[in-house]
Amino acid sequence: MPPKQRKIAIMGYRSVGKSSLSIQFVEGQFVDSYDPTIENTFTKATRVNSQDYDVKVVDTAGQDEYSIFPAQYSMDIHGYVLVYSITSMKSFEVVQVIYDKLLDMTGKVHLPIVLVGNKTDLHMERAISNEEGRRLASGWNAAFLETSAKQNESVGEIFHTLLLEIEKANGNAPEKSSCVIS
Ligand SMILES: Nc1nc2c(ncn2[C@@H]2O[C@H](COP(=O)(O)OP(=O)(O)OP(=O)(O)O)[C@@H](O)[C@H]2O)c(=O)[nH]1
Repeated sequence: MPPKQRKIAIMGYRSVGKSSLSIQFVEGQFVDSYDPTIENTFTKATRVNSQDYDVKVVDTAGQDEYSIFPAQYSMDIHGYVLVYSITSMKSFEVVQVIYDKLLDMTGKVHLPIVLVGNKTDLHMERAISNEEGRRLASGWNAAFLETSAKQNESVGEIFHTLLLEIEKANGNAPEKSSCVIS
């Protein structure tokens, strides 16, 4: 089967780790420096459930609640990674504003989304519990993961989960594991 082309946008408040997650996924490294992003696009070939994908990851500029939602992110994007930092209540609030704007701009009621709580290595500074993140995602009918770009924890899973969410939204249900009737 030829690879499927997928374009994914990664969005969230400033400094939550959007670039670090993108770079960790694409290049397998963590660069401990902070360079605010305007916009970057990364590409990576990956494979999920025996299907090859060419993934374009659009790493967007950090948003806050007052930012005007860039219209181009409501078009030709297959799915979204919405990131907050588990150390920042502000970033958790901003991700909810971004979600509302996203539904508004796309005019859709459901979008393939993975909500990501990043920076789990900073557990002493945790401000958002795992449960709070999970509850927010489940209200959106979205997938949820906690990650550390620094420790490369669950980073690949973000993109693999989102590719599966996109398949689901396209009506391709994941293969069921054989069930045992007892
Ligand atoms: N401890 C820790 N630091 C992280 C992690 N991910 C990112 N950082 C740090 O957080 C800062 C911001 O990371 P970026 O990846 O530039 O964040 P961003 O969301 O792309 O920022 P903007 O481009 O401003 O929107 C940098 O100093 C990173 O090194 C993580 O998982 N753990």
